[in-house]
Amino acid sequence: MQGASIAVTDLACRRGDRVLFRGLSLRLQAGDALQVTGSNGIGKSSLLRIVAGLAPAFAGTAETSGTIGLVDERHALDPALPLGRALGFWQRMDGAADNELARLGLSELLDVPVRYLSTGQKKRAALARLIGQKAAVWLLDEPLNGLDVHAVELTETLVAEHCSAGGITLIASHQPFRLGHMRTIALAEYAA
Ligand SMILES: Nc1ncnc2c1ncn2[C@@H]1O[C@H](COP(=O)(O)OP(=O)(O)OP(=O)(O)O)[C@@H](O)[C@H]1O
Repeated sequence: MQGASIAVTDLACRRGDRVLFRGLSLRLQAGDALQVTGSNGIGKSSLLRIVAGLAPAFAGTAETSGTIGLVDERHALDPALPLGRALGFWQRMDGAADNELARLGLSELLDVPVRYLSTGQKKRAALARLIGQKAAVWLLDEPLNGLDVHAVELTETLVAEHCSAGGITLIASHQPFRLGHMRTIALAEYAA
């Protein structure tokens, strides 16, 4: 994961006919974590999608080095499949990496169809898929939504471990996320 980076330079974002923010620059190197905060609709998810290459910049640039793993409300697990088979699909795509099923409390749920999982269970399943992906750059959109206290602490620990291993984490959330060395940016300061 060494060599991973995110470089956002003088970025502006437009959605529909509204410019949401402009003049945003940030740099993340291996081991860094940054939380983007701001109220509903300010553009946090849009920023992650631009960094992921899924939405265009209105102005400026967003460049990344290293493979990207994005976790948002679209968890990309087939709702009709039992969890084990839904995760197995991605394991075949990503390589047979360990995705921490026991640690994430998913070992007992592998026979349950994804559509029956609770909100927090689906979020933990999305984290399992992310871990299996071995991506250097983690883009996490509201990663703590729907998680209980134990799962919140586990997610914070997983991010700390990812950064310690040389990964990068960019979090979009209005909720507190406890991580010792994390920087924060208030997107409201760049509102257009
Ligand atoms: N494809 C789109 N076309 C037009 N407008 C869009 C599109 N996607 C998002 N928007 C609008 O852009 C604004 C920013 O949305 P975004 O999801 O980035 O905000 P957010 O800060 O992540 O909000 P939240 O905290 O509620 O998740 C919202 O007003 C939203 O309606």
